[in-house]
Amino acid sequence: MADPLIIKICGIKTPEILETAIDAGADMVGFMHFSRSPRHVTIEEIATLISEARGRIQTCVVLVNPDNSCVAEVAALGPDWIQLHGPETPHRVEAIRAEAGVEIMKALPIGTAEDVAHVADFVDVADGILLDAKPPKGADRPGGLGETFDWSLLKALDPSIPFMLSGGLTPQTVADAVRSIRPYGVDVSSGVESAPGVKDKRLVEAFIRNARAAQ
Ligand SMILES: O=C(O)c1ccccc1NCC(=O)[C@H](O)[C@H](O)COP(=O)(O)O
Repeated sequence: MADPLIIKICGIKTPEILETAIDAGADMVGFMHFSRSPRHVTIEEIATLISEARGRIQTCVVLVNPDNSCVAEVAALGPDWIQLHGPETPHRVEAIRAEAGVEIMKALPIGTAEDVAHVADFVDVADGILLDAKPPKGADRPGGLGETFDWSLLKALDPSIPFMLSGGLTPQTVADAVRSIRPYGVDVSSGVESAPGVKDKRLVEAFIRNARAAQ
């Protein structure tokens, strides 16, 4: 039997939505630490959320091009994962993995065939790969924009590279994504919100239910 699909709900800000994600059967939650994000949470808030989640669901702190002191501060909170969602090079990802001592998810923007070819550069330096839509020019942040990318570009991806699929997924589209793209996991933020940064309990539950049913 195939491994169970990993379902990640990203941009969680409150203990209430954390409980919703756990109760509905998510596998991983993401906490954004990036001041320009509508989902930004402080180090103190992340510490509280991680301690409530520990042993119940995997936790992932999302950072954008962090410096070493930020990596050390976040790693000290004991998340299962740190997600790097900026322009970090393979060399920098490798250095952060060594410094943090936690698993590293590297998010990569996909907009062209060249972007797909670039994915292989990160396979040996990260513990997981998350493919997201490339942000439009002028966007004020590199993720969480509710943008989908052209999934047909992934036909050129080396099939031996496992990845999580992200970018504009919703409760309505996740089943088709799971069946047609066959990622090992799916990640969502905007698609389960009623407004930027405001998660909707029913949408979170529907996303998890529909993703599971599609397996
Ligand atoms: O969510 C954000 O605001 C964000 C800001 C800066 C970097 C990354 C960010 N989100 C990271 C994620 O993993 C999102 O879940 C992913 O980009 C998909 O978002 P969406 O298209 O809104 O589902």
